[in-house]
Amino acid sequence: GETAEVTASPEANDAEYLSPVSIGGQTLNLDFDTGSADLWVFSTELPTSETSGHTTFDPSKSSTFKKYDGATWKISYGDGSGASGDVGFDNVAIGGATATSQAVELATSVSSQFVSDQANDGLLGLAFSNINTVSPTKQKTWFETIKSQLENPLFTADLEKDASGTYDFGNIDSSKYTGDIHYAPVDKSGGFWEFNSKSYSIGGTKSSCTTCSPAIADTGTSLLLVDDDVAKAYYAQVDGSKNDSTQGGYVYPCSSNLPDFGIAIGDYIAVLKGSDLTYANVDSSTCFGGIQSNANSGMQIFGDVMFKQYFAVFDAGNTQFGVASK
Ligand SMILES: N[C@H]1[C@H](O)[C@@H](Sc2ccccc2)[C@@H]2OC[C@H]1O2
Repeated sequence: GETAEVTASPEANDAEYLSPVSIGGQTLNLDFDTGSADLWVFSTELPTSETSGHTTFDPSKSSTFKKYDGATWKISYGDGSGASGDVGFDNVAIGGATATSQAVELATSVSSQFVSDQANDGLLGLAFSNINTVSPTKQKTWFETIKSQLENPLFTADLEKDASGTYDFGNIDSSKYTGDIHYAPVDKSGGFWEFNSKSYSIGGTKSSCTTCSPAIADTGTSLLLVDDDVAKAYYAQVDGSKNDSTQGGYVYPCSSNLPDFGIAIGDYIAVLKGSDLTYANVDSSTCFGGIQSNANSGMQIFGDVMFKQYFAVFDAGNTQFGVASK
């Protein structure tokens, strides 16, 4: 069975991580997203006014590309961005592992967030294919296409703060973590790597919250979006903090001390160090928190703020998600 490893490089503020992917011999930098299941790329079918700074996939230059006549796709993301287009098949290689005849979704339209994010040439979904948006027939993710060729049906994420990390497919590299991997069972019926998260801790004080929303592991989300009452309880412990709608969330004086925050991954509490819970500066003295409210959307979203502190295992063979210290 095969294994593959690819670099995950951060953009400014660790807002997203990009990895090189070869499609029909053309290399694009894609945002690996465990929160969605479409592999879509900037393409030569987009208006050139929208592709400045991006690498575009040109199907006419790939000898292995096959059009999927009549198929279309259209996706909307949690942050209000979106994209749409048509579909083909091509050979898609990541870290030396090639999925042949992989569905590749070509963008003919993208929202402004993508146009301006010039480092991002598209997304590679790693959630479950039941939420793929291709119509009339849903298509498999790259991982699901190649899974049977892998040594083990799993992949791992090791994202780093302001530094390159890695995604591994098919194996768990024991040099990338310490101690045990703590697993939670995953409910994949909604298409996400979703697990229960019914407690938390703030500054070492544990609280159970039987009514807390389930959580998803989402490498495509920068922050940690928790239920509104949990976010409120956290920032009640941060001097000078306030929920500032003009900034889009909780801000505080950068000099304030942030308590540690423990998140439940099933029955395991993963403690995130307070010193790593500031996301960015708003100005020279005001900071924007890595923990923000999910506005009671009914789902908690554990994004890169968690992945930077914990090694993560996405185990499709056992339908479980695990974290380990690193
Ligand atoms: N799963 C995530 C996805 O990867 C991104 S899509 C994206 C949008 C603009 C710029 C870069 C990526 C979006 O934010 C949260 C959720 O939706």
